[in-house]
Amino acid sequence: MSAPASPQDLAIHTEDLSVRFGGVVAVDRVNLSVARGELRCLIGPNGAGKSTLFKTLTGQQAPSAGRVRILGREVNGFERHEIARLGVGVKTQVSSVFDGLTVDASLRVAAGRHRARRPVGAVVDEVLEQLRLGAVRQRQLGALSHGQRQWVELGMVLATDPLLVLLDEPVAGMSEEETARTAELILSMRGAGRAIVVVEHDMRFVRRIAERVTVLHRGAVLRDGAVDAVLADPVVRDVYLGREEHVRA
Ligand SMILES: Nc1ncnc2c1ncn2[C@@H]1O[C@H](COP(=O)(O)OP(=O)(O)OP(=O)(O)O)[C@@H](O)[C@H]1O
Repeated sequence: MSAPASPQDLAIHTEDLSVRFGGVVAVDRVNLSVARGELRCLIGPNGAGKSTLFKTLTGQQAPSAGRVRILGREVNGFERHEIARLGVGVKTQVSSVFDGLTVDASLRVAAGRHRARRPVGAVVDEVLEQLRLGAVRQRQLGALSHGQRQWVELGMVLATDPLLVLLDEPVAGMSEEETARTAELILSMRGAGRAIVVVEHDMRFVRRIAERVTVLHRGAVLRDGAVDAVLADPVVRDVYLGREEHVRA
């Protein structure tokens, strides 16, 4: 067996990470390790702490206690842009203020932050091909369908060539067909040691993309392991009780 990875070799490493809001413990002593190159899904019922944990990774939420290491760097107290600069890509909802920008212009802005400073035009061409969005290249963001807009936002992440990608509910509001396409896209974003972490409610989607999942419950890690074993676990099924259709195959 190979030796366990040191925190230095991991994409994400948290130690006893906690976030409290007054009396509410939203994240409770979470120890999370995600290897470089790994695709990990974070799941859990409503209020489990997924969004709060996610925000501690992106720099939107400071921990109350514990440590967060990203790509080998201790990032406690880092702002979002400082975390982004380490090579972290976070898919955000692009504000409607940018509705007048074309797909091409949006991707150019993102490609200007490419990690290896590759020529912007070449990066944009590659991303458009990977996303199969060539046909809407000159269209304005405001004229895109919901799915297309989400894919452009994924493209803006990809255009920076991140080492770690963080995605919060990437298929929210998508049709079955759009969800399937998004699964393909996310799988195609792997490679070159790039880790991807996805917070998601849609279990069909999780089953499509995940190998390993971490289940949060009441702020703490309930289970962590291979997707099939974890979703078949009676304790995991229990916490989804009443919402079992989400867990069923
Ligand atoms: N800014 C805040 N102030 C006070 N309490 C908060 C805040 N943000 C989250 N919480 C509480 O922390 C707990 C975890 O919430 P969080 O949104 O992280 O869960 P979640 O797993 O993402 O839930 P959902 O799936 O519904 O989005 C909940 O009890 C929530 O009410």
